Amino acid sequence: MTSPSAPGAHPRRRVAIAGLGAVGLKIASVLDQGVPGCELVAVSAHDRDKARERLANLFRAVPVVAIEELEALADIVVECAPAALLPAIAEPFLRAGKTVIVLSSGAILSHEGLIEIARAHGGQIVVPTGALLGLDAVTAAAEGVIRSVRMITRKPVRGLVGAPYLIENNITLDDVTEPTRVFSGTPREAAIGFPANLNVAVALSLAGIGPDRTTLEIWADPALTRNTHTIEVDADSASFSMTIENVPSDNPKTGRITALSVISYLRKLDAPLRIGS
Ligand SMILES: NC(=O)C1=CN([C@@H]2O[C@H](COP(=O)(O)OP(=O)(O)OC[C@H]3O[C@@H](n4cnc5c(N)ncnc54)[C@H](OP(=O)(O)O)[C@@H]3O)[C@@H](O)[C@H]2O)C=CC1
Ligand SMILES: O=C([O-])CC(=O)C(=O)O
Repeated sequence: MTSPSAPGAHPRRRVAIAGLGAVGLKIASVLDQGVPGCELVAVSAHDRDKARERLANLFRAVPVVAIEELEALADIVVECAPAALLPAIAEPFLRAGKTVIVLSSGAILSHEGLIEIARAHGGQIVVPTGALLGLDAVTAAAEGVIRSVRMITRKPVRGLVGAPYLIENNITLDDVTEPTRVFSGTPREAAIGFPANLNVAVALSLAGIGPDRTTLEIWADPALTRNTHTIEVDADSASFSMTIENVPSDNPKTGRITALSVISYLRKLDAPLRIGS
């Protein structure tokens, strides 16, 4: 069910946000200001009182509810919560044939059954470009033959602290004074070792040649203030390399552009002129 709309217009999509941190709060604020065709209807957060305070300045009051209450209220959910919550957030929407926009894209690899649920029930998992760039070019190249995809991520030390891979391998970054490679492997391995830091690598791998053939390096660079991702693609249609330097949001692990990527996706849903695939 969607809300009524003007004659000739698309039905309004009821949007829920699961997780009200750096990404969720920005999306809530922009939806509240108005995105044509979309209506913010519910939000979920760990600390609901804190969430109500954070939403106090919205023009339209929005209920703060438990994750399991979201599906009954919305047509689309934006998952922007800790990765472990992905199945609890996504599954009810997918079983109802609805859309889930996934920011914790690394968690898809350990919950691939969600794709089957989406297929069986007519739902859709959307992985936005998020903090990366160029996924339109990578998916286009994947229609032909991609020979290789390589990603090099450089992060300020504070963008990496707490990653399980660093803890398990006793890698301390406190004394790092020059760029240091801390990981070389695949997005599948990084999704486990860096669950809050490398969603972009998994998104890239899903767009291109998969989480086992894509290669990834992670560098800690004490001189950097921005999370910086470079992708290099060699395909039979084109070769390209691109770099993005992300201005951090309130969460130093998360670039500001992440939330904007979701907003641009929502804006495109009903746009009479749609740019980019
Ligand atoms: N795909 C991409 O390009 C990118 C993906 N990400 C990923 O997006 C996700 C969100 O990032 P970000 O906004 O920076 O994260 P934050 O840590 O800033 O926010 C996470 C939010 O999830 C909430 N949360 C925690 N537990 C629950 C629960 N049980 N029910 C409902 N909400 C809960 C927290 O609530 P509370 O505030 O009450 O504790 C918090 O508001 C992360 O997984 C991150 O790794 C980030 C950047 C780029
Ligand atoms: O990949 C992520 O999850 C976050 C990230 O690197 C960024 O915001 O630049």
